[in-house]
Amino acid sequence: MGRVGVLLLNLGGPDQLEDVGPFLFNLFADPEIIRIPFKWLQRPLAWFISTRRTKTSQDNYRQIGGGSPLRRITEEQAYALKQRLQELGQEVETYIGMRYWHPFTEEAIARIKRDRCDRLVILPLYPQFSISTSGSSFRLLQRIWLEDPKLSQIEYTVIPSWYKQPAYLQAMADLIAQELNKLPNPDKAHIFFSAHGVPRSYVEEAGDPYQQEIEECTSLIMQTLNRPNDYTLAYQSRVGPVEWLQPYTEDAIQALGAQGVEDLVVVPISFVSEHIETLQEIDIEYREVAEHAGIHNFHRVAAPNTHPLFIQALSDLVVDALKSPSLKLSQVTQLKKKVKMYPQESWQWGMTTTAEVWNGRIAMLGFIALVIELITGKGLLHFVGIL
Ligand SMILES: C=CC1=C(C)c2cc3[nH]c(cc4nc(cc5[nH]c(cc1n2)c(C)c5CCC(=O)O)C(CCC(=O)O)=C4C)c(C)c3C=C
Ligand SMILES: [Fe+2]
Repeated sequence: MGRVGVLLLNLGGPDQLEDVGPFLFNLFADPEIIRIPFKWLQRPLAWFISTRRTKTSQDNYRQIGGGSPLRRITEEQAYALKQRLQELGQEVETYIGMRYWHPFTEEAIARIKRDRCDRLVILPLYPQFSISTSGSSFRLLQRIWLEDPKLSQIEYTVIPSWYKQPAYLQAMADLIAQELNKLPNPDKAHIFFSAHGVPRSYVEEAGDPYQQEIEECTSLIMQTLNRPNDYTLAYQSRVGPVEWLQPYTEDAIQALGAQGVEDLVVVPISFVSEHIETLQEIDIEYREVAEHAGIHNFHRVAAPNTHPLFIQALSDLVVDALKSPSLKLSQVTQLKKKVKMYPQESWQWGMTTTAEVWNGRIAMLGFIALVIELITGKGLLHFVGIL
């Protein structure tokens, strides 16, 4: 079989507070994260948003020890996966390719080339597919492959999403059961799945299958858990002014409080490692929301991290991928049906919803310019030195 590599893809996170600004810039400079139709505007906008967000984001990272644990946990997962595959008689080297921070995907590919891998399994550490996560990493890899003819010598296969993988579902069910079993009355607890949100337009305009995969995954986990508890699915981590998938986690917690729910068991559903959105957003911010809503028993299920069943899930995925016909990066978008991955290449002229949103934004900028001129007596052209 030759040398086999497994490339684990993830988002990446700042290792220390000084990394937060550049990390955010990389994130917002990605057209799969901020889908704007004009390529030239992407980097100035990324600079503007990241500069404005850095302080708030740094404050949040400070609350979890000054940086993201994502790199450390992903390295532990990569090591555990290598060991597990070795036990099964399958020698592999594992590589970590982060999208927005070290070790970058480009660094992983350089190592894969240096090690002369003959076969490669590309495995995103996101159970469900979204244009903004796995989609973005696949798009980057497609570009890297196009630019480097030597890479065509590597026989690779992609795993687009894997939220139905049985050992993953068992790992999630086991983690939830562990938390429920700590409660005096486990059946009374309300199980609250909190998924990372995406803007609604991703699903409704760009055809992102993310919401459907999250919903199906949630119900498969509940079937695997096989307990009588009530459950809710909501979406967290909204950024910016546009509408994201609903219900929002904050609103859903308040609604449950108003209904008299006393025990809440929160399950992070789109992440496989602890990171800022579990450790800060759920454990600190949503706990406070719950407390105000009268829910005093707030529990959070751990992310899979290196749970043995989860590592088994990853190794089963790799073993199956090596046995199956290979799936190429270019085939993923076809497989995920009508997904429009490239906003700047798929802009449609006419009165589409996207055009309406952009008309609104441009009108708002014009209005702000008018107010500035009324207050200062000088127009925008004065400020940029043209007049
Ligand atoms: C499935 C998981 C994720 C989806 C979907 C996703 C979409 C998405 N995220 C943002 C904006 C931000 N994400 C940030 C950090 C972050 N997001 C994910 C996962 C998903 N994002 C991870 C694993 C991380 C890293 C966390 C860490 O520990 O460092 C951040 C930075 C943190 C902050 O300032 O809040 C932002 C911003 C958008 C806009 C988006 C969909 C379009
Ligand atoms: Fe995110």
